[in-house]
Amino acid sequence: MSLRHEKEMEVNVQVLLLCRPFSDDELRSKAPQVVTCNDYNREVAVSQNIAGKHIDRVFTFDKVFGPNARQQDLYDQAIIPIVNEVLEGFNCTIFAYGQTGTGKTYTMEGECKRSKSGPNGELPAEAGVIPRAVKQIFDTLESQNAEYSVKVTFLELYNEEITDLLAPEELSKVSLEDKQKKQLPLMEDGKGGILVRGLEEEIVTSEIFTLLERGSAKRRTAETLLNKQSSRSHSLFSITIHIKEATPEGSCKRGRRNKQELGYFRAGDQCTCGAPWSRSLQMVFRDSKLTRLLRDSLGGRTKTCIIATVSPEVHCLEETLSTLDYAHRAKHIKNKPEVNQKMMKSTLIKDLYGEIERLKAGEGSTREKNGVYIPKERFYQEKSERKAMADQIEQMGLTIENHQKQYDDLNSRYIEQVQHCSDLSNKLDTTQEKNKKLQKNLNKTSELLTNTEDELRRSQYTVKEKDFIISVQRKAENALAHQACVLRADLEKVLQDNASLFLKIGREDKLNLDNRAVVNNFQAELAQQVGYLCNIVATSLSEQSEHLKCVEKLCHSFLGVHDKVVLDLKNKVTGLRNLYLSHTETVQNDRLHKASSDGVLEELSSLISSNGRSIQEFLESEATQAGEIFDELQSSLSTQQGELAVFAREMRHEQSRSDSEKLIADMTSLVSDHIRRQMDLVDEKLVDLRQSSIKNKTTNMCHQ
Ligand SMILES: Nc1ncnc2c1ncn2[C@@H]1O[C@H](COP(=O)(O)OP(=O)(O)OP(=O)(O)O)[C@@H](O)[C@H]1O
Repeated sequence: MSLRHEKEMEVNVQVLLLCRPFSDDELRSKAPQVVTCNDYNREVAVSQNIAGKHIDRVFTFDKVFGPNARQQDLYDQAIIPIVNEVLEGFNCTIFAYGQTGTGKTYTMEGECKRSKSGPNGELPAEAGVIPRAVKQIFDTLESQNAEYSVKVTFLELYNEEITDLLAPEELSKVSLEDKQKKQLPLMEDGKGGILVRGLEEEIVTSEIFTLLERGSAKRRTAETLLNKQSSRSHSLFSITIHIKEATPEGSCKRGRRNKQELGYFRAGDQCTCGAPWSRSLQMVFRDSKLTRLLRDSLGGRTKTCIIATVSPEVHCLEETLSTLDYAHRAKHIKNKPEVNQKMMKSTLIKDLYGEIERLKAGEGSTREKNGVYIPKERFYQEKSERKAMADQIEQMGLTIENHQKQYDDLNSRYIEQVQHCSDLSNKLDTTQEKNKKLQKNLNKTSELLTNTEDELRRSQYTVKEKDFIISVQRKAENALAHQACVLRADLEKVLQDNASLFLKIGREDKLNLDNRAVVNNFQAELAQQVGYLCNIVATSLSEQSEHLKCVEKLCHSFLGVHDKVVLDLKNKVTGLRNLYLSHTETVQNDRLHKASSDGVLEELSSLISSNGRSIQEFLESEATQAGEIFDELQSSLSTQQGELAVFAREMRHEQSRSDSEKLIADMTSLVSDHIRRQMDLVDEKLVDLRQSSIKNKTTNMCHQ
């Protein structure tokens, strides 16, 4: 964009002057009036008495409203066009500025009780700028049949702390400590603007007065609770309007409804002690939050109107002059208002998603308390801003160096001129001295001539002598005349010299004065620039140190977290290592065990099978043996039976029957005992074998 075009877009901040009427108390005390307003000429005159002299200081503003002006007059003449501009898509800010008790709140809010309004919703005569603007906005939007939404915020800035005046909780129930915790921080919105984080945004319909009342009441309660001096408290009311407008899109006949942010209308009151602009019309950093809040309004993209309020009475003279001075300077602040871009639905959704992500990240970092979340773009923006600032500082350093050089140059030239001047003065003195001497000589010669003439007249000489005397006299006269001529010429020359010297001295004096003025101006400018630079450097340093602190804190917390994580990890790794080792050992043991148990199993199974076999063999052999023994016994028994029978038959005769039967019984029990013992032995062997087989099986299963 060309410089000319840029210049064309610049508009000055509009400054209105409002002088309130005398209050009843002031009227009773008959306080003299020192402020006179000429609404027509847009002038305000302040009468002062300095050293017995009556002096009027006159200031001109964009509009002047005297004590007789009504709220309606101010609104109709100055505010309606501004609200219209909001409805055209510009961001507009109106704020009142003035000493305490001069009518800032009255002008901005007025008496806006709903009960006082007329039957058809007209506002009361005392309603201030805000309710009137709200009414105008709603009336216009309604008349346009537009689909719109209006959001309102209302905040208070006191002692560098921001309080939400629309937050729902009852201030009276909140302790001071809790209240302080509720302070809201300022943040960059990522689009070059400033937003107050956590500020309640109320979507309103036309009924806004209850809201206003609520905010104002909360402010008043806080003032009483916290014993605030109202002059240090600033409030900022903001209305943001969105409309949906139908726009045809290509060949599609249906059109699309785009959401457009029309603009915001902000109205605030703030006091004399915190004027956020300096003499040099730069934003100052004295009241940083107020300055940041109004950054876009003073030197930014907003259309701004300042209403300077003063009291007419003499006791406020000093503050009135200071307000007028500041307000007059503010007239020179230039803004570059821009119409808000229409926002496509998709862009809006994208923006909102971005915002949600940003908030989530912010919330995440807050929850984890592991530092501050700064969006990437903001980080880079701040980085580039810091770089630009550093460049600016460097540039200014160079400029200062150049100025210092110029100053040294001028100073040496000034010293030269002073030297030259004193040389000329010396010359003049010498010439004047010479003049005096010549004058003396001339006087002497004239005296001599007169004496000679007298002598001539007195003495009687011969003609010859007379002629001689006359010729001598003539010669003397000629010589004298010649000398007189020479002297006159000398004198005239000296006079000319003197005149030119005086002229020169005059010129020199003027030059010296000019030089002095230039040097003084330069010194003042330099001091101002240096001051400004110091301010910038100080702010930049404090910002950078704050940033560095933040980064340091972040690093510390990160290191803390990192150390903890490393320790945790180490512990985990050690644990895992131990676990791994024990696992490996177990696995090896398992493997060994498995191998050994496999062997044992094999061994066992072979043992079992061999045992089985041997048992079978043993049983078979035992059975055979038992059979054999049995057979043997049987045969021996039968033999013995036979023998016994033979013997019995033989003895039947010889021995008694009882003896032979006893012998037979003894023999039978002997054989039965032997057989039972053999059977028990076999049973025992079988039980042992079974038990050892079960034991082997269990061990094998355990190993598996
Ligand atoms: N134009 C006016 N017409 C009638 N009364 C006015 C006008 N301006 C101010 N007043 C009255 O003057 C008094 C002080 O006004 P106000 O409270 O608005 O001052 P202020 O500048 O907001 O003060 P502070 O900075 O202390 O909040 C109020 O009683 C108000 O009604």
